[in-house]
Amino acid sequence: MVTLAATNGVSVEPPLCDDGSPGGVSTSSVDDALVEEALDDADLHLGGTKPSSSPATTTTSSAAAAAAAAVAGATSAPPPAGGVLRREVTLHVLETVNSRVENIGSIILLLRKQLSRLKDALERETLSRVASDALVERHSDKIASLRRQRRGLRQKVVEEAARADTLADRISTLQGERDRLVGEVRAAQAAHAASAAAAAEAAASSAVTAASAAEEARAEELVRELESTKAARDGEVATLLREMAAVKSEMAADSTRSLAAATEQVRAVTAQRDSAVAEAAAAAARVTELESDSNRRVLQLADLEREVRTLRDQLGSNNQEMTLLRRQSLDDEVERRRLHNQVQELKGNIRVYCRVRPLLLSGAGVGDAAGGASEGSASGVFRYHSRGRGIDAVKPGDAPTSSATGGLPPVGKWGFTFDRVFDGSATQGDVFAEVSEMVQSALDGYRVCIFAYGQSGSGKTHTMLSSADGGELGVIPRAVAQIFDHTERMSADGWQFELKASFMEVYNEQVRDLLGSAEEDPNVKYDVKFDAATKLCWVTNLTTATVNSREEVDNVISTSLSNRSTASTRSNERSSRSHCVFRLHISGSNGHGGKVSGLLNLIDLAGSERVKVSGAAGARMREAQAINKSLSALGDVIAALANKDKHVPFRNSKLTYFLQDSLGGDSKTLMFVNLSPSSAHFSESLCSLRFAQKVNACEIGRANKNGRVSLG
Ligand SMILES: Nc1ncnc2c1ncn2[C@@H]1O[C@H](COP(=O)(O)OP(=O)(O)OP(=O)(O)O)[C@@H](O)[C@H]1O
Repeated sequence: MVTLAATNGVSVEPPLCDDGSPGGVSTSSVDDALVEEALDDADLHLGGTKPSSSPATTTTSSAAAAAAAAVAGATSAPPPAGGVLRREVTLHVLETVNSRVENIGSIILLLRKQLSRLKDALERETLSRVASDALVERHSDKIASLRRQRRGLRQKVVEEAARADTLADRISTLQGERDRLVGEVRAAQAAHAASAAAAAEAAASSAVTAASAAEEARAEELVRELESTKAARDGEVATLLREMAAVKSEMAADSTRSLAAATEQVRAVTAQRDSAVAEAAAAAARVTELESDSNRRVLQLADLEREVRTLRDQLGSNNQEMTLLRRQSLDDEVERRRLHNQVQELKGNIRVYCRVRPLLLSGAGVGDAAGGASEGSASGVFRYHSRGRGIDAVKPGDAPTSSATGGLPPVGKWGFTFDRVFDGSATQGDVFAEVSEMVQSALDGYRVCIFAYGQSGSGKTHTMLSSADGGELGVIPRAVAQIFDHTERMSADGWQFELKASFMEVYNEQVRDLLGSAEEDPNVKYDVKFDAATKLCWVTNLTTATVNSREEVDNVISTSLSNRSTASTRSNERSSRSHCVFRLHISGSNGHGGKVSGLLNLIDLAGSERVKVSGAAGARMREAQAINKSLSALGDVIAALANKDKHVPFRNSKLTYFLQDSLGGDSKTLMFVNLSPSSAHFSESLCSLRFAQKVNACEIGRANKNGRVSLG
């Protein structure tokens, strides 16, 4: 709270505004009262009409009235007495003028003090506004407006100061005038003294009277002049007071407005601050919540990290175990392959399986080459023994002495032993179970050749590919399935395999690409080549397809079969007239230096037939001759191998030349000899059995694995 010191020494507390700031208007009111009081005093001293309760002023007024009465009385008194009175009146007037001048001086002082207070108030206002400015500094527009107002007020103060200066100047002029009047009065006194002396000395009353009258007139003129000056001063003072009141009122209004605006701004700022504080509190709460959440998560993370470490440790030990197991698995695999190969070698590197198909119902697609009788009427020419390894071919005679000959007496019996003999009841699955070992050998890196030999209609295609309706899958699709099963299993141990398939046929001693276009380009030559370095056979221009799935292999097979040459013969309406060779190159690596490269040949040979028996003629006869020639070449090759001849006539046919990499010493060979159970085909069957026996007698040599396995 600001305390203002009034001129009378009493402390005056200015009233407070709404916001508690000091009220500049009230301070001014106090000053106004003081000025009024001073002016009243001046009026009284100047003989104004304003009533006053001050005893001093009453006294002064009474004295003035007495003086006036004395003056009035002096006019009728004798000249010497009237001159004294006039002098007294004149002196009193002069004193009054002095007093008035002094009062005006005190008024000026008061005005100056008031101005000084106004300046102080303005300073305080300025300070208050500076404080407001700090609060509302973000409201620059308003601040600028306040600053403009402050500049206006300052300007007004300057103007008021100039006005005060003007008043001071006028006062100074009045003082000059007063001095001049005092001088005149003194002169008049001197003159009066002189005239009194003259009157005393000369006693010329008329001259004294005239001089007194002139002095009186002069005094009255001075009084009028002073009154006029006073009236003018009064008007000026009133004007000044009005202006000051207007300025004060304007300043008060400005101050009120500014304070109201500042208050409003303070409220707005306070509201903003409160809102910001609320937001900060909410943010702090959120931060606290987030911190607690973060702490919770940190704990969770720590738990998870511990868990991860545990799992990693576990994984590390599992990996070690896995490595050991993998190493062991590879060792086991190596051992398995070694044992498997040992077994295969013990069984022989060339094996012959004999398969007798069942009797076919009439109309099943195979006619009776012997003379049109159905197969059912002359079946049962084979007897099986030696626990699935022996077969006797019994030629039916005229006397019904043996059930094995279907009631006909045997006129001859030939016994054969093979690695396996399947009678007509054996299923495709039974047969493949005995074949899968050979397929496994190919996966283990050996060259494997599996072919089906037999007369036309004996079941070679059935055995190698499928039944006529495709429902019973034979060796080729089952071998493919086994290979993909194996490669998928081995991929778990890091093995990657690449399989490349080709499908070709040898028809009339010509190689044809079954995977190529059905419309053959006669200019494309398919020549069988032998690579001495790899000891592999290959055919120029032959299509080789990389297969990644069973489906792709199925496509290869179905495309090839649709291109395969088929023609109807009397022996087999769906007779295959060509040697059909499906070859699969198997390459595998395990990324640790372990590699394996195997070769699997699956061959469906063309049906052998005796031309005289089959009744082939023309083109069919030439086909049969070509087939028989190549089969004979195959027999010769096998015989040469069996005899360990230095020269093996592989080149005698395209078939043997191509199969030399699978019939040589480094390969494993399995031959199916397919037989028809029909007595009508007995002679053909016997021929096939004899051929198979020759093959079975071959010791082709110890097979070598074309691959190696290591843990890298
Ligand atoms: N084990 C079997 N079980 C049932 N049917 C068979 C069996 N073997 C062959 N057949 C049927 O005998 C018929 C002749 O078989 P397949 O065509 O396989 O003889 P092939 O020896 O291939 O004849 P070709 O040499 O003339 O081609 C077909 O109808 C076939 O389905």
